[in-house]
Amino acid sequence: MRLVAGIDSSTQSCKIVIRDAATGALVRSGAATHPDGTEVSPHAWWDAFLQAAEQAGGLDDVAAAAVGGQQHGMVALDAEGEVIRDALLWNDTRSAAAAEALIVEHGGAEHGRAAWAQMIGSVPVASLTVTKLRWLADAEPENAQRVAAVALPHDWLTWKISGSSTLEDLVTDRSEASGTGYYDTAAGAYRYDLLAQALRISEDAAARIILPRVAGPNEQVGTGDDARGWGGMLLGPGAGDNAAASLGIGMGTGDVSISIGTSGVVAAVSPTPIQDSSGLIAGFASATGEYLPLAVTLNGSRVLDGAARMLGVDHQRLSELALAAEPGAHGLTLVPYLEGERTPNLPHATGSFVGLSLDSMNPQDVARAAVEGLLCGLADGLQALTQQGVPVNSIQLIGGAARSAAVQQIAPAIFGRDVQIPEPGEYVADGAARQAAWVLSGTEGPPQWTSSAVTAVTAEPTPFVRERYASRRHLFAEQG
Ligand SMILES: Nc1ncnc2c1ncn2[C@@H]1O[C@H](COP(=O)(O)OP(=O)(O)O)[C@@H](O)[C@H]1O
Ligand SMILES: O=C(CO)[C@@H](O)[C@H](O)COP(=O)(O)O
Repeated sequence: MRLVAGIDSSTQSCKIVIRDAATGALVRSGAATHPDGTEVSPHAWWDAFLQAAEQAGGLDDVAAAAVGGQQHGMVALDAEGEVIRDALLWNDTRSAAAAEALIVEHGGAEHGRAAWAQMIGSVPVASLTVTKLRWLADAEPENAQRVAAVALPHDWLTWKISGSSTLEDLVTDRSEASGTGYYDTAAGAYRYDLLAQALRISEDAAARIILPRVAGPNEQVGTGDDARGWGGMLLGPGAGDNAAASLGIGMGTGDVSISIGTSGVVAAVSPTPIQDSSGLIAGFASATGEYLPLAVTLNGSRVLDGAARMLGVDHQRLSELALAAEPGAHGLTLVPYLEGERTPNLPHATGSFVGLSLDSMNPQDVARAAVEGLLCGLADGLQALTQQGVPVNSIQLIGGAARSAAVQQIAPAIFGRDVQIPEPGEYVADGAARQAAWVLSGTEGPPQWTSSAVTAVTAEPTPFVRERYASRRHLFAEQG
């Protein structure tokens, strides 16, 4: 049996699955947590990776591996390959003003949005790497001047696993490059002019900055570090976590995934590029040569983490409380912008409870409002996706908070359509493992592994909950 490893270096943790390359059967797994915060040392990801690999029984007998990772995080490297400063993660909103400035510099707010959508497939928001580089240039010019290469979390981890310290060996894939903000997703080429704009340097100087080479979807990009005993392990290009998840659950055209991890992500596979100048849909690429338009909220699973903490209960009890309440929570709405928000783009917003009354001021309705508020935000993302003409034939619910029975049962009521629940699993790591098996096989398409069992959940639609949410989602205070 030949083994492949899939690694998910996500916001909150590193997870590793080791699977049989031929059948996809799970053989071993491991996990380790990442530090909290939106600014994290990449070395912490490396430590968590080593810990997770050890827990998974090591990688010595693994024939191929690939890494899926949280998207967009800025890993700035100096000429020696050292990390210049802690990485700013996708959910760090300090570059919100930089995002606005980058847009306005292309002919004003409205024209600028259309220009960016046309140039790269997305409108910059604080999550995108390009805005973090502008922030670096303005806030830490001495660090900006030392930048010799820019990687993303998964690119950097793949490079570390290879044992290389040569910047030219950095490799990425289309799905990750498409989330940087300096990659033309439709044309498949870096835009050094946009990198120059972000860093306020000349195009010649920008062209000297090393960006990871964009490898093909099943290209072998290197081998593991020989010094660690991983020399016989082929490395795949890896992918952004959402693209890896789409490969993990085997999405095709018409399939939509709604992932509720730290971020809430509504994603679909599209054969053609999407360029949404409203900015609600990011026009990223998939891990298989297609496109992966998606809507991303900053407030996913942590809405429920926070609600459980507030009520002094665990997730099981939070779910029971939410399911014990009536739909609509006696008029209570949670506007869930707890960490600011990205879709809609409200980086300085805070959350709010709207409609509190003596009828609703109880744990059941608070729990219900938390689940409904989270899902209404995602339903808005789903609507934005369909407005771009993306077909929606089926919806699969994945990510940590998809384990919640309340989320599973209330989601079809809020979305107004059935949802499919695959068995709980690590679908980002699975997608990375499937890519590794694809690299190993050298076949044209990824291996056909047996899909996990899927449960369909149906519910009576509750459109009044979404309508009330829509009439209240502007009712929040700004931070500070
Ligand atoms: N049963 C559950 N109900 C609600 N939330 C859950 C449950 N199990 C895990 N979570 C939440 O899911 C999140 C982790 O999910 P994950 O998809 O691994 O996130 P990420 O990929 O962003 O690191 C955590 O916030 C965790 O509290
Ligand atoms: O920013 C995005 C996608 O654009 C996020 O989806 C990140 O990729 C983080 O993902 P999770 O850690 O929440 O899975």
